[in-house]
Amino acid sequence: MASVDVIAATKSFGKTPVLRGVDLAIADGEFLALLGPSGCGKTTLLRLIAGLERLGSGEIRIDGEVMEGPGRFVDPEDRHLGMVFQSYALWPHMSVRRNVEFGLAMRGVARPERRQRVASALAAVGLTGLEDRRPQALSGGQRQRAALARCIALSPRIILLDEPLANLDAHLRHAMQQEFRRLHRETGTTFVFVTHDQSEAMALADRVAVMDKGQLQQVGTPEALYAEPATAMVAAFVGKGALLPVAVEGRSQGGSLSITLAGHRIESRGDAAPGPGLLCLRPDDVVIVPANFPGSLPARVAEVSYRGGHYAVDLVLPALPGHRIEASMRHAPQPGEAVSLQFEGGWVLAAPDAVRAEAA
Ligand SMILES: Nc1ncnc2c1ncn2[C@@H]1O[C@H](COP(=O)(O)OP(=O)(O)OP(=O)(O)O)[C@@H](O)[C@H]1O
Repeated sequence: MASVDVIAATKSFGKTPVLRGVDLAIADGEFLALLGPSGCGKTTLLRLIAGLERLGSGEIRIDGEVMEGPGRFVDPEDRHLGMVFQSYALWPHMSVRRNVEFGLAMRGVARPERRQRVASALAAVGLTGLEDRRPQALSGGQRQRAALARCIALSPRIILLDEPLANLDAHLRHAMQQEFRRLHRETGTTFVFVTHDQSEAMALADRVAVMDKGQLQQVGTPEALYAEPATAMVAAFVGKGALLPVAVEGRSQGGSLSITLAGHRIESRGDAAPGPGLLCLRPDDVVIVPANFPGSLPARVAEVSYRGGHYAVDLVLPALPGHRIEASMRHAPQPGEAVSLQFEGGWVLAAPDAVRAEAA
């Protein structure tokens, strides 16, 4: 187990900046997901922690000890980290047992201890009995388990996982997510897990670090990211929130924010000064009421899709052309139906500069 500190890290490939000053503190024993769209720099940050890339500037510490910084670089093999990749990277000509044993043999671990550590790593991932199979004779999920067993057999102090479930189908992904949680609980090892799938990050991690264009947008618990997104990017990327332009009037005595949405006054929560703002609405913040219900905002049902137990209802607001809101309902309304909306919750952000300029 170990902590990781990334301090003011920058990295460029040629003239292209890929990390633009990243500060991230990962606690000992934490399960942290690095989440962001393709190309935002997640893998690069993971490879920097592993020592597989060199920093442009900044510092990386593991358990307080500088791994890379001005005048210092600790080789990857001396960092005692484990890595698991999307591609599994198993040796095709070796059995599962040999694949898991190989790293231990390279480290000079004696044969009896090797055998015992291989057996317990394979048992931990549920592969006991498949020791003699070659990787080609395993399913995708079993291959990923073998790669994980190879990693944990080495007892690394941190496990770095780069989209390890990306090649699996939805059902297997879900089962493996539960395996990762269990292994994390049982080993107490620090896990850093890269993914571009927000639902995976939310399901797995203690905290999620959201990246965009080489910068961290927000680091927090899944609940905090969902309920109180710090930026419009986080609001849109995590939980697919609708973002609507509002005017922030001010804070009421009870602490809520008074805002105006398309001329309709509502109370919400948020972190925005008076002026133009953005209201982030999740499906569970939206209540559909009959058309023209007093104190509600007119809307029209655009599309309805069944999601198992409830309907996802896509709504358009005549007063705000170009914007859509999703609500969740137990009974399906008719597409085209006129309804009205009330809001329970939501989160208000200061509008980004571009929206402010438009509103001015
Ligand atoms: N070795 C390299 N040489 C040049 N450019 C690179 C190299 N590795 C990564 N990049 C570029 O750096 C940027 C960040 O890449 P990175 O792999 O870190 O992103 P990512 O967020 O992990 O994306 P993905 O989810 O698609 O894997 C991308 O634009 C990528 O093309």
